[in-house]
Amino acid sequence: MNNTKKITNICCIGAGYVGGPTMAVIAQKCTHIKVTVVDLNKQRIADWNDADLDRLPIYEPGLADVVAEARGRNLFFSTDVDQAIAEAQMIFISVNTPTKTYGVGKGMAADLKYIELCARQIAKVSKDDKIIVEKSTLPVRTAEALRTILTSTGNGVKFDILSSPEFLAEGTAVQDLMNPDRFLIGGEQTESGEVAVQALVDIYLNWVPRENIITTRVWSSELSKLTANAFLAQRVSSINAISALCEKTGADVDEISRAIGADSRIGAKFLKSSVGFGGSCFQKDILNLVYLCQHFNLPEVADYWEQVIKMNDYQKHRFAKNIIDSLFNTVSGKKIAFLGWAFKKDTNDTRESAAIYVADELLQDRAEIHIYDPKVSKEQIFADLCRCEEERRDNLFDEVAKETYCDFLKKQVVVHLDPYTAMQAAHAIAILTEWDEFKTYDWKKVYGDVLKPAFIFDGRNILDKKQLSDIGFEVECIGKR
Ligand SMILES: NC(=O)C1=CN([C@@H]2O[C@H](COP(=O)(O)OP(=O)(O)OC[C@H]3O[C@@H](n4cnc5c(N)ncnc54)[C@H](O)[C@@H]3O)[C@@H](O)[C@H]2O)C=CC1
Ligand SMILES: O=C(O)[C@H]1O[C@H](OP(=O)(O)OP(=O)(O)OC[C@H]2O[C@@H](n3ccc(=O)[nH]c3=O)[C@H](O)[C@@H]2O)[C@H](O)[C@@H](O)[C@@H]1O
Repeated sequence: MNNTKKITNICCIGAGYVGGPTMAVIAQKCTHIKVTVVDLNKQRIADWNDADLDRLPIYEPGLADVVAEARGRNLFFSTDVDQAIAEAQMIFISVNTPTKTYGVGKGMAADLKYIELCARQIAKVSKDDKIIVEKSTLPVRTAEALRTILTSTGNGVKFDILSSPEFLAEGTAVQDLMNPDRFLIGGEQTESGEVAVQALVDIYLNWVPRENIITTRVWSSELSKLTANAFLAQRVSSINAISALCEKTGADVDEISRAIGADSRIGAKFLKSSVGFGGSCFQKDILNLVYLCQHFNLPEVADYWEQVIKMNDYQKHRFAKNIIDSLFNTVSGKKIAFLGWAFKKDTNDTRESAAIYVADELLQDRAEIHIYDPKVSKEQIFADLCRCEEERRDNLFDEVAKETYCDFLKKQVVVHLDPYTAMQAAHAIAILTEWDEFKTYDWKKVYGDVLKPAFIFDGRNILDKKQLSDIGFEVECIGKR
């Protein structure tokens, strides 16, 4: 058997936050490979093909340049899923794997329906042998289910399944892909499994040193991804737990992060206390891990990881409650300015953003919320708030309820294109995302324009507390008195 397989044509199913940037970087680094990214979402593909690079469907620093270089040369975005599958030697599956919202495992397990649909489509269309790469984050042993579906047609086509989870973080996706701490590949320890692993190693080798490419068994690779996210989120919840104790005792959480982070066994990263972690993955992946532990009858392990989420919910709630408490126990009819809506800076992604939950809690107390975010659209903000209510009401959220809630939101929520108008005449300002531009505002001017006492709740500890206090603001930070 020939123990090398040279790949010249790959396809990626799913043109989202992972599929788009990952494939753009592969195409940029491997000019000898034709890369086609496909999606069922026509608008998304049209946006990826937009001549105006400011209109790409996702915002990531540096991404537009990579797309500009490779698109039309060896990088293509298309809705013709079947053709791309048929032509490719290697197919990356990068579709969404959200938490299930129905039936068995509701609210915990990963919903694998999109993965299953991909597998069925690949099985139907493929006429020659293919390597399938799990890029999406999946529960351990998903490759087994994929194999069952892929081989069910009995047409003799052979599939090798690899797991190569993605570790990029939004906002730094391009940088993370160009200089990854590691790429991970899980493969089967069979002759053809090893050939498949080598084929993917060879692609990554175009720009990543061999020592940064880790190869493991398939199950280890699948579970490493959930474990990595659980560990990262656990660090944030751990420091956030300490922030609550700091506020009671007068210790300063940023000083603690510095002090403990200097210990090389702990390390300095992911110790920034905040209003709570967000993003599409931390919560969903931990819930998935908890579900797996319950499934395998490991309740103590499940409870251990679930606590990371509970602490995060507590942190978001604590922040909202502090705003209400400080504003004399009600925010009804009061104008609260939100700076930031994205779940972190340098992205337009708002999935699971702490801002949504804090706003929702304040809206329950009938606050008027005025929002400014440099990258998030008004439509997105309203959709996020509507979804939040939908989740709370579960199946009671019919069309009438939806319309009533939309009317309520239209009255209570205003999205601004200018931060100063968002803050004008506000009873309080809340920082929800750590966008750098917030540090550069003319805070003296803002002070002149807001109601007194002038409250600022800094959910990211990014503003200069002393400078703001000297201007006259009442400043509340996370984990500081
Ligand atoms: N967002 C992130 O930063 C990271 C995400 N991940 C994981 O990567 C996976 C994808 O995440 P995102 O890119 O954020 O999701 P996304 O929702 O941005 O993109 C997924 C895309 O797949 C498309 N899709 C779904 N089913 C399809 C089908 N049958 N055929 C064609 N297209 C289909 C959807 O239309 C959507 O555009 C998830 O498993 C996630 O956990 C992993 C690392 C980082
Ligand atoms: O699987 C995924 O989707 C990705 O999830 C995270 O990436 P991401 O969610 O894009 O962004 P992070 O930088 O991890 O931030 C997540 C959340 O934690 C918060 N955070 C992060 C770090 C910190 O010290 N404090 C803190 O509050 C951020 O503000 C943000 O809300 C992981 O960092 C990636 O490795 C992983 O690939």
